[in-house]
Amino acid sequence: MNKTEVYLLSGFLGSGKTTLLKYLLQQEKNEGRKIAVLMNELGSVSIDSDAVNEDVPLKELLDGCICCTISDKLEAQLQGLLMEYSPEVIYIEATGAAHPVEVIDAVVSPLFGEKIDFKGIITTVDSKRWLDRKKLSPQIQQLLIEQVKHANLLLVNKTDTLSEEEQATISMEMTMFNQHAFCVLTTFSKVPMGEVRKMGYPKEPQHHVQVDLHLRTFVYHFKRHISQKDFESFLKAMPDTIYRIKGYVKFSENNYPYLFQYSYGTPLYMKEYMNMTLNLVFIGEKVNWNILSAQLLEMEQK
Ligand SMILES: Nc1nc2c(ncn2[C@@H]2O[C@H](COP(=O)(O)OP(=O)(O)OP(=O)(O)O)[C@@H](O)[C@H]2O)c(=O)[nH]1
Repeated sequence: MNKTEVYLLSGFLGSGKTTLLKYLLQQEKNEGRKIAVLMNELGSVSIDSDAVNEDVPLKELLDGCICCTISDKLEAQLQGLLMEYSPEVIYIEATGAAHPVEVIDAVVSPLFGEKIDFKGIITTVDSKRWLDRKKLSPQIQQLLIEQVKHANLLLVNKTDTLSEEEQATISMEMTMFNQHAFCVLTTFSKVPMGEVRKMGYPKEPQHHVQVDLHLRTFVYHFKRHISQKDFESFLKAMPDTIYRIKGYVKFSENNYPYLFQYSYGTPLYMKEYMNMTLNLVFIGEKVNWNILSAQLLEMEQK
């Protein structure tokens, strides 16, 4: 069975995410692909769901943004969409106030390993707002930068509001903040579909890279149980640029694995009552994944 492609649409409030979603849905329809949409809005009345036609399966996550409260709910919604509709592609529109790490965290679940092909983050940037960003609060400025930095495809949108000189300036700035994403200047979020199809979220570290600077997900698959003490020592010693870990680990003394969650320094173990595939998903940047992987392997071979 083919994996379902998943794209995340990110970008600040009003930057053109819904406009992009509508455009993408039209393009997908023209190609005859089976699509589904997940949306979340701040507040419990959805405004943007009118953007999606009735024949497209839509799940909405209300009451808060993906990152803060409902990452588990998103996981369940995704699971539901996959089981009920088996779509070829799912678009997720994240709230404009979400940080990319939090959003990725919600999508990469050890449960989806075989079912989902996470293609990456498309970030829309309101070009005028970007150029005037110094007027915004430091927190919002930082969020805008983070959204640009972690994109896999960057749409510098609303370029109809810019002079040619401003367009050149913003293109240069985008490259400065993010060298690995392809950057397209757009009006009304009209991105060439070829660029969308080309996307692929980097999952595995490159072997020749010593320290990997990009934000990545890395999946380790345990073949057997490990010692809890060793695992805890590993957690204490690992780099603090690992922001999230989630997945299943099995300890020598137990029959069943634990669901393990780690978020900004805090580990959480939840007992499972059945056997699960022992996948552990890491999200981090500036990490030498080869060393990390070797340490996990050593734990297993003890
Ligand atoms: N002039 C101009 N307006 C645009 C462009 N793209 C989008 N807009 C308008 O900008 C407004 C915001 O666009 P949306 O697509 O709703 O933005 P959003 O990111 O979904 O906004 P939130 O739902 O608040 O996060 C709408 O009125 C769009 O019609 C563009 O390229 N140029």
